Amino acid sequence: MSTAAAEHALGRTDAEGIAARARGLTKAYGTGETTVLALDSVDVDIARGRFTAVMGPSGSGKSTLMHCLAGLDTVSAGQVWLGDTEITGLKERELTRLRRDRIGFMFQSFNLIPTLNAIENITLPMDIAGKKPDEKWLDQVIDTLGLRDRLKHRPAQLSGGQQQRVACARALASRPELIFADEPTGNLDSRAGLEVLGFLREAVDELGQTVVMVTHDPGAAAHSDLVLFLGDGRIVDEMARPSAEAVLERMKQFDTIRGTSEDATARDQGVVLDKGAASDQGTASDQGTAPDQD
Ligand SMILES: Nc1ncnc2c1ncn2[C@@H]1O[C@H](COP(=O)(O)OP(=O)(O)OP(=O)(O)O)[C@@H](O)[C@H]1O
Repeated sequence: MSTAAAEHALGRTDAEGIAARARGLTKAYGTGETTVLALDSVDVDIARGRFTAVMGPSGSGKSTLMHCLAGLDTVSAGQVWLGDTEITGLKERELTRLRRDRIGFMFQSFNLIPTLNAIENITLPMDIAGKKPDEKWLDQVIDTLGLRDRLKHRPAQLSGGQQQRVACARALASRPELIFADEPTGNLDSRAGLEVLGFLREAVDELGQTVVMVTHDPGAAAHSDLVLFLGDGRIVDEMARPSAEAVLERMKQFDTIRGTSEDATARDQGVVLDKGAASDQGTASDQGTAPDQD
């Protein structure tokens, strides 16, 4: 299924308002009988200046989608654009430059260099690229993230939340077209996690950045403008202006479907499921969709 935004933009060559786009994006791992279809002909548009969250059950293709959109992984079929640039088909060297110059990354493990202080970590990608930071922009990023009095500290002298703020500043420093954040709050306690989500929100609202965040946490997704739900390598739903409760409810439907299909498979195979265990996991039996009620 394509997203509403994707349908709206289909056929347009003008990428105004679209930070990244995929059409028919397909990614298979392995060959022959062991092939896993991680992404199955995905059409998606990532709106510029918006905060998009990607959710879905484990193995639904969230990381693969992010990696393919960011040019970190090759695609099996389909096309991906960053702005007006089609990245599918670019050579590795061109991809490396494109990622360095136009994309910011934040990961669950902050990936800071322990021997460098905060400001050195923040400007490292630009130093490697031989680029001079835009000082005015950098100042704005540092102040927005509240890092002014931490710039000379090394990662080990910072809390987890402060380290992730440094990672956030590093992602923002070159004013990239798009920031990809993979579970950016996964290693943080809830207070520090909330802080980082607040900063990502500010990066979008006040600095005009575009953020795509993969998360398992409905509370984190609630900070976004739009949640894309992946199921079995396809975008199966989307939710604008999400609340944590609504996202949680939508995620529960995946459990229901999974539980129902597990029940069906078990029934086909003449297996009696342990209903106690199933209801512990919030699957079909406590949703009123156990096989004997079908
Ligand atoms: N390098 C790989 N080789 C083989 N299979 C892979 C590889 N990477 C991912 N997969 C498979 O592709 C599918 C999608 O994986 P992906 O990591 O994108 O899912 P995800 O939604 O990010 O999962 P999670 O929430 O558990 O991180 C899974 O079935 C996974 O096992």
